[in-house]
Amino acid sequence: MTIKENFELAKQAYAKWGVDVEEVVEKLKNVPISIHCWQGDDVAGFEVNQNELSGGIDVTGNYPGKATNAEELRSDLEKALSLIPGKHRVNLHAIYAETNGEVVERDQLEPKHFENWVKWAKENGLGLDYNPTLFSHPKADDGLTLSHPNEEIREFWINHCIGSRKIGEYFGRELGTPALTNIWIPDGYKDIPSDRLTPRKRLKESLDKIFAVETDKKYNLDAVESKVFGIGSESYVVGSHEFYLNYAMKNDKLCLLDTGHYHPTETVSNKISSMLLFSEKLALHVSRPVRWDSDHVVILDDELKEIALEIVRNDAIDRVIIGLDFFDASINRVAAWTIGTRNMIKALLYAMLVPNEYLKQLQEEGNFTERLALMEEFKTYPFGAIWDYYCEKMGVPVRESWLEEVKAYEQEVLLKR
Ligand SMILES: C[C@H](O)[C@H](O)[C@@H](O)C(=O)CO
Ligand SMILES: [Mn+2]
Repeated sequence: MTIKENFELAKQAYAKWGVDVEEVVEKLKNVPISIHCWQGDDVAGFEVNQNELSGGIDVTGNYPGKATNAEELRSDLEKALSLIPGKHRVNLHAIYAETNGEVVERDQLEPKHFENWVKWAKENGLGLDYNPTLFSHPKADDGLTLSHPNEEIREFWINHCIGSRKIGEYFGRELGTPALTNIWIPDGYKDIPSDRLTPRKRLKESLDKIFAVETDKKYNLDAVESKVFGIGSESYVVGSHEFYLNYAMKNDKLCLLDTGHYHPTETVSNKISSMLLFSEKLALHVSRPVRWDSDHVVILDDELKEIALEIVRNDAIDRVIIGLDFFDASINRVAAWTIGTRNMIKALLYAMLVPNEYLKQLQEEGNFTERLALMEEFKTYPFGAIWDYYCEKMGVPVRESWLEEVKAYEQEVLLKR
């Protein structure tokens, strides 16, 4: 049977439940995923003065072929994008600026240092998102930035964040799609603090200064990302979930929920509906924590499907900005992007193929037997046939055939670095 024949049969199975598969496929095409550039070089960046990765995050593995400059990184991203169905976005960090060999401090970065990225994004029909980098820097060596007791250090990072929002605004203006500029800081303490309030007070004041500078919402959207702990900040993180939830609500900013930034049994899927009742938009970093915020490549597990279901069944595709955040240096990095991003899209397709309205109705009626029975049966509906058809229609490799292309790219490009 051909992919099309398989698709036609599967289409009938879903049609019985009122799911219009053709409509689903059209809808899926328009859901952008923000692909994080930092999987391609193990979060190293290309600053002239290289600093070791810090901030309580870690990348393990030494698979050959990582990108060593922005051109290589763009070429690797292009390869991955050619294997992923749909039109997407690329998420940059400040450490990916191109300064022509000149040392430019982070608080001095300007749009001109990202001109190559913008040109490339235009050529490839991509949107860009952005993050100030408040780690891997001598001024963040003690694990404190925007909440630092030293005013000079705080000012440095405040200016970096203000400049970053202008870079985000530049991306949005140039590319005709608003950039999400997301602030994540590592600030926290290894051991039990004697004062939890003062650092949070300082973080609040720093954020107020950062956001006092206006940017145009048409081009730049501001987000703040919380965390429960990091390496070296096991006992206390200044920018906790409660801190940013309240800050964002009060100041009309987006909360960014990273799926690796909560207690192990706490799920982001269960937070989405609550957030959507109170905010117009919400942002995600979809990652995969394994025992800690390990940033493993995203797989098609139950939580990923549940996140997608929450977005789809709550009609929030335009309200949830989906970004990825993982970095695995133990496998081919182009494959890592391809696997993780294809899985995110697969999860959305899976969620769109569920008769969500009918299942909601069953719950309202108290018919929990049928709700459970159908939810389980839909797990083995011929979803793979629709996915294969979608890949073929979008002109990307079907099933695992993309792996051959990655292997060839590894031989021809990555291993020659
Ligand atoms: C590179 C980091 O992962 C990223 O900036 C941040 O989003 C994070 O999740 C830190 O744990
Ligand atoms: Mn994150």
